[in-house]
Amino acid sequence: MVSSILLQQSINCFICNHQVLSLALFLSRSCKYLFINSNVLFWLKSMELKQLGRKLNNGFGEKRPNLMEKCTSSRRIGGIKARGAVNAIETASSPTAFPFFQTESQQEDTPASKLELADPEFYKMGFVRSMRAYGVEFREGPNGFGVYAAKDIEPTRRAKVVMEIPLELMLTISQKTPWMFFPDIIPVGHPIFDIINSTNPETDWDLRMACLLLYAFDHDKNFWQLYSDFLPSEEECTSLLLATEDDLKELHDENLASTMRSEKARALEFWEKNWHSAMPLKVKRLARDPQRFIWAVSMAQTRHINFRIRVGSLIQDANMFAPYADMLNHSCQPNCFFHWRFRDRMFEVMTNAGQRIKKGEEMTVNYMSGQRNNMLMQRYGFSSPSNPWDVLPFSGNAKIHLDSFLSVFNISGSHEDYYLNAKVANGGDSFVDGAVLAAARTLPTWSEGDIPAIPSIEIKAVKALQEECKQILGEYSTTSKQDQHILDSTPEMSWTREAAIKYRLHRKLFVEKVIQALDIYQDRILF
Ligand SMILES: C[S@@+](CC[C@H](N)C(=O)[O-])C[C@H]1O[C@@H](n2cnc3c(N)ncnc32)[C@H](O)[C@@H]1O
Repeated sequence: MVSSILLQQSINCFICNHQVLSLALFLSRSCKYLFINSNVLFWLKSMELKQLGRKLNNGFGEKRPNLMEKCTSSRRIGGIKARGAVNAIETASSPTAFPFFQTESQQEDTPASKLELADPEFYKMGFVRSMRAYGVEFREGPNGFGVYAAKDIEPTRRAKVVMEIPLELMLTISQKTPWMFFPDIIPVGHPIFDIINSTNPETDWDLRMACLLLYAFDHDKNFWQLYSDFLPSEEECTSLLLATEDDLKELHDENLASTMRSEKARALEFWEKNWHSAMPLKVKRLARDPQRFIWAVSMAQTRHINFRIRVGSLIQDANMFAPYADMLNHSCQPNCFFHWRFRDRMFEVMTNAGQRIKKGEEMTVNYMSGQRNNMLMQRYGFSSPSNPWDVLPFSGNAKIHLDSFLSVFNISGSHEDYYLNAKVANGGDSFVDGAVLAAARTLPTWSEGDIPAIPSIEIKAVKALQEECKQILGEYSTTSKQDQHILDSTPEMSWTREAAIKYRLHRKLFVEKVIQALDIYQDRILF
């Protein structure tokens, strides 16, 4: 419960719907810290609580120009969207269970303290509805919003809760029929239910989630009417559903481009089928144009979480939007994970047990374990140059000795969970990153009991594999340097265009890293 709190000028008291939350929020106009149970909840730097003078959406699901504009400009803060630092992956980050990695989301070098804090309104609207965040803060970084440690988090034996989001704030639909909604906001007989009901249970989760989201924006006093101000707008979302044909060409990956074209056509077809002129206004106003619907589908694709929850005696596999938790960016070496707390129906974000997180470090979760960049791009519109699951299509007969390669780079673990053995590597090897782990998985290798590698044969194999890598690079019409130059010299590029160019750049950086790793391998097996 709330303990002692500082009171200077203003007192705000909020009584929350059925949670009957009686919370005295005492705020000084200049207060910097808000203490609850001695935990620093939020650092509201120079916080000034503004009146809730915002004009709420008229319920028609349209963008609210003022707030959206504010959000647009604040999501893109001058200078922060650094484009030149995608190579900075070798920069050591603070010690974690994976000391050699910087999170993909933190590849760009801006320290968290330089990133703009989210508007106080963002905290307040959740806080009064029982959302809690402990020792973390939301900032606008190079990849949009992200969550950052507001203080050092010491390693503990048990996972630690850093966010609690009550079920009432989430939007969820069961993954299978009969469709169940938690909270149950869609009234029986509403035509949006029939539209949801017409979807294919196996494949159309994103269309259902888009309908639910649009409905929530239109639903009187729904929290998502407020939260929508902090969602990326059409221009800010990296989803390739929102990419132009020219953006798709920049991927230099025809398979991915054509997948995205059909995904977009599928969403369009759904909108045309259900948003025709004979539909009642209460449906039409949810997405007056196809672009609005495609934006909602892209929100579903980039922000939804697949999760098993338990409500009463019901165990439900659900597709859900979890506000605040959806601001966590992705990393293949995440420091956080999600958990459902049945007792009081809370969705929790927890830090890994034993994980040290330094103040300012980004908090991340793993969106998709074991997936290549093309899958991350397809769903989320971003890629990583050090994705440990990327794959190269080697087709020749050359193979290198697996154990020798692993030991040269001090890689331990089984194929599925390779990691840099920092103890053996004497504190760390800044060359070894996710791309080297991917190389260990994707390079053709041989292994026969205790038979050791013969250096001269290995070197021949290394040369052949490097040759194949160079052929892969040669198939691109641009080099990595040229891609980097394009990114650096076009600061006003759209987010989708930037994501597309980064995707092909990341592919090349990966291939180049494999070539370098093979160079190092051949040097080290000789000596
Ligand atoms: C669930 S949202 C995370 C919050 C988001 N950054 C925002 O501003 O609202 C997922 C989106 O964040 C961005 N993102 C997440 N992780 C990323 C990463 N590792 N690198 C680049 N972009 C990332 C992508 O645009 C992705 O579609």
